[in-house]
Amino acid sequence: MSDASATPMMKQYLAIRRELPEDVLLFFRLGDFYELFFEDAKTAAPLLNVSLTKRNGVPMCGVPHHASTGYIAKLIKAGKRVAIAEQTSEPTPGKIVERAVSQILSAGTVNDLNLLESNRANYLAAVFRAGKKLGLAYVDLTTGEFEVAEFKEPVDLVDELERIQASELLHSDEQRDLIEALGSPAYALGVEGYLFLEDQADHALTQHFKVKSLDGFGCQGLTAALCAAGCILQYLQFQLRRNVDHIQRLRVAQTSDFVLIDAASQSHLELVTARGGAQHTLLSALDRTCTPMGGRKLRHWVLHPLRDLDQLTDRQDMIAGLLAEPLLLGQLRTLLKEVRDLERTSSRLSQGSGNGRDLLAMATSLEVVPSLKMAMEEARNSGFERLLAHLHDLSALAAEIQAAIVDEPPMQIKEGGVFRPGYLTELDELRDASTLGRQWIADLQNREIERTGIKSLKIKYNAVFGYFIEITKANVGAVPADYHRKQTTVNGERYITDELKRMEDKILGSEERSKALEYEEFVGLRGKVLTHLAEIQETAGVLAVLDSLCSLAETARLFNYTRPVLNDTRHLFIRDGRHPVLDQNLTSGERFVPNDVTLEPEESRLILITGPNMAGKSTYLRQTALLTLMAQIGSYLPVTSAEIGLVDRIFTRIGASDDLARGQSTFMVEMNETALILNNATERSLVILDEIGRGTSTFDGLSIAWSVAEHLHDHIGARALFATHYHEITALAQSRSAVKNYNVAVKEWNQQIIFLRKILPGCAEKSYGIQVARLAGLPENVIERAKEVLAQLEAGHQPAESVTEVPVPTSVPAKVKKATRVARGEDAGQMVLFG
Ligand SMILES: Nc1ncnc2c1ncn2[C@@H]1O[C@H](COP(=O)(O)OP(=O)(O)OP(=O)(O)O)[C@@H](O)[C@H]1O
Repeated sequence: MSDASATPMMKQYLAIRRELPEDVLLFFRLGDFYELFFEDAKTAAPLLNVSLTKRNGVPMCGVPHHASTGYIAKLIKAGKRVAIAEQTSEPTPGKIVERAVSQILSAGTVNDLNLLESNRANYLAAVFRAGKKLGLAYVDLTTGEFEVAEFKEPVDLVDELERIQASELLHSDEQRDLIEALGSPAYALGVEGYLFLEDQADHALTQHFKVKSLDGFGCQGLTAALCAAGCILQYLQFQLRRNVDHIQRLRVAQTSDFVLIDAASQSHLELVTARGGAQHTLLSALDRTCTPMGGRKLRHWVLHPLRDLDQLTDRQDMIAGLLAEPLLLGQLRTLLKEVRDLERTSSRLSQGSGNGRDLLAMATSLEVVPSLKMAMEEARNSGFERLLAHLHDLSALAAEIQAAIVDEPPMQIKEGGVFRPGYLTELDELRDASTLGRQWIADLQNREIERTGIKSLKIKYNAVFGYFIEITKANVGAVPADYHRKQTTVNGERYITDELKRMEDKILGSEERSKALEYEEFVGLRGKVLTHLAEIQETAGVLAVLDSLCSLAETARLFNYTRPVLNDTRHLFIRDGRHPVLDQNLTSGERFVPNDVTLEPEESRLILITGPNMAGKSTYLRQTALLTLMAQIGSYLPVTSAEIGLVDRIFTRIGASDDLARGQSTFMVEMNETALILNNATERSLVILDEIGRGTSTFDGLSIAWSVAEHLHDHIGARALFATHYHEITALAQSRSAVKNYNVAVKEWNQQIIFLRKILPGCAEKSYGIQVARLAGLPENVIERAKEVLAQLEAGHQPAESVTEVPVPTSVPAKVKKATRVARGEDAGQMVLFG
């Protein structure tokens, strides 16, 4: 549509639309609706499941303003960005209402609780390459957390991205190759390269944090990361028009502080996502947090295990303190349950999108703090002192909010009804005026019924005419002379009187004034609350940590966990270890069989585990990795005792991975993961290898597995567990001092196997693959034939033809029976002898 032929409203629409990036869908406010036009309407209508219509040839669709959140959520979930153009002036006759984009919403920047998962952070990230460095910055706009990090290798950046699981990833249009090297994630979004310019980024960041240089944040020399951070800030402020005042700090993420867990291992170990559903993750086994903030913090801990002994000992000490006082633990958890999402409510308020409910949620949370503080002060837990120092008593502020805001405030902040009666004299007077006015109108109705004798006379109100007197057709004749007719309807006539109009002005005037006054008051109270933003954020941070610690303590209490000894040795001793997730998910009657692990540098740094399929090898490997990881988040363990020399990285190579979808073969994925391990593991790492070399020919596979095991033992010296079906490899234990063989015990009974789930020294004698295949339901004739082939192979012969008579199942259809007979030569009347 050309602007010249467009209506003034459409001209305004086109002007606003032109200023927006093409992919953004514009929600254009028209009265009580948000309308979308042209291509936006065509894209959005099917996603929103609303009808696409046409007005003057222009495709359009719309959603009611009051229900817009749900619709916007649908679009964001579908990966779209949405711009909201609001009316910015009051409607006046003959003049077009002004409109402007108030904000743009995207997956990485939503702040509506309906769109967010409460137990995980929602990150907007940006990546940038400067020289040989790869910079990453990410912000959680809902909490104000803002971090940067730098990497040398794309693979390390991929691991970190996997860990933070950003919803939106910005990159420079000029660095498409970088995003390709990261696997072109679906949530990536190219933006103009100038947003990443070094000078501009530096300017944006120093201005925002009101500092001369960013060195104070520990950012010296992190050019690539700062360019990414600068892009994020400018993208938020200028492209999405968001308020970023609550982002008060920039932190350099020290990846060397954490145990590195590559993307594949994060998924193999099912830390926060699992194929079988959320209840099978390590996080769900540990998560007994009471607040959304605690939930997010614990998730962060699980994905960022620590390498620092002191920090871990601190966490362990605090858990010990909680376990020593179970009543206190219970009390703290009860109090924490009262705490709401302080981080997200405060950031919504500071971005101007919060309402009365947010203030109330904040007050409810802050009110709990004094009791929590008191309980913590009384505890004998020495570790609490540092937490207490950052827990602020803001109960006076909470009381002020409680005294002001009604118990169930409305969603809107401009429609009144937010403040309690008695809070503000002027507001009470205005409200009284409007209540009295309404009473006056009710009285007037009675008076007029009496005066006119029309029993059905009613005084009504609508937004177009205001108050009016409605008279049915039959009674129109009895209407007094001072009634002025305003409108004729199907059923009768509508009138006004001078007296009614005068009162209407008073009522409506006082309602308008009271709404305006309430809004003004709300903004004032919000401003006051926000002057305490830093204290609120700090308090929220402490509550998150306390909640996570309580969650770990509660889990330890419920499942009888033990405190592991942590140190800087290269030991990994576990007595009676249980798989933390399986242990909690067993159905009644099942029992998890505990197992030991002995790994140390001199005599047992590489453990080879053989044993039948299904015996429990994988479980044992994962369990060892998970217990180590749990120890390094400070948790107690499902063991009778454990000593864990802290690891720097945990590598796993387990089963087929999702990369198959990206077109890589099983074998290729397996080899990529193995290469990553051999190239990066150190003597402080823990390596878990489950069946290397399966996806290729037996001899190739065996040779690769063999040399990988040798390399791990001879050159890397990491603590390693290696499960394999290649029994030949167990010979390594004879030539290598620190290789030890273990097997998973089974009992053979009546040609069946019974799994004992116990890990014992020595190597397995057989694979029992055929017995397991029978358990899986392979047809009996196939099983019998497999046994024959196996016997011949083991004797060093080529498998000969079958000697067994193949029974024909009675239930097979005639056609199949015939085919079987033909195969056996029966139809030809011959007796076929095999072998
Ligand atoms: N210690 C244990 N106690 C109780 N049940 C266990 C134990 N270890 C394993 N299991 C159960 O046994 C099943 C098989 O275990 P797992 O997958 O570890 O076997 P596997 O030896 O790795 O088999 P494969 O060689 O076929 O991959 C699992 O479903 C698990 O629930």
